[in-house]
Amino acid sequence: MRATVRGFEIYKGYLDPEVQAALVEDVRHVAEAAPLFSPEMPYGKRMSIRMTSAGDVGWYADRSGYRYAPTHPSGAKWPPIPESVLKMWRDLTGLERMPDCCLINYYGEDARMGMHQDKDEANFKWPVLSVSLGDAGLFRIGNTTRGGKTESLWLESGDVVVMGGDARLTYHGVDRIRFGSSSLLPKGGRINLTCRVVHEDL
Ligand SMILES: O=C(O)CCC(=O)C(=O)O
Ligand SMILES: [Fe+2]
Repeated sequence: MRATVRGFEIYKGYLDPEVQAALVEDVRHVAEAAPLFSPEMPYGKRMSIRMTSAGDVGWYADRSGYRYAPTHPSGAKWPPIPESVLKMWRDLTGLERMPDCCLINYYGEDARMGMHQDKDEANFKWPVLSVSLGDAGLFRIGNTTRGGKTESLWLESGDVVVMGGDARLTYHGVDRIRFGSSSLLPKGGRINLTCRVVHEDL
């Protein structure tokens, strides 16, 4: 079922439980090769989420700013984006261009993500695809400029969101996690995957 909220396409319950479990296994393998870490923000505070990436580049932050980095902080290359994730990208976006990065965010009990735009990519014509696994997260959607009225909805395990078109630069964030609301992850918490085309189209 697809709903559109402020230009974001929300596919509630897109992934059935078996596919969700297989994706968690794929994420586990990525995190074995490229362990989760909490980036330090440019103003010095650490993010409350833990993250890693798959793909040619991974999203990274430190005191000097936000960027896509060619290697994990360990110096190792990021693992490839799992085929299961690429299939979802193909099915939902219909694009031939594959994403360069699949950012993996892990939200523990007290993790949140402030309102932001995803704008470290070269060309905003490409959508960002977001997949939620595990505990529900309260997702807030704002406007294309900071501030103003917002709308919130719970993203649950198996929900997929396509952030593209006129909504590609819409502010969004995650206010809180309903910890323990899903049994997908044995230790609880929420995983969110976002697929991004980072580099300019050749
Ligand atoms: O966790 C989410 O649902 C959103 C994640 C997000 O906005 C991001 O990683 O840029
Ligand atoms: Fe985002």
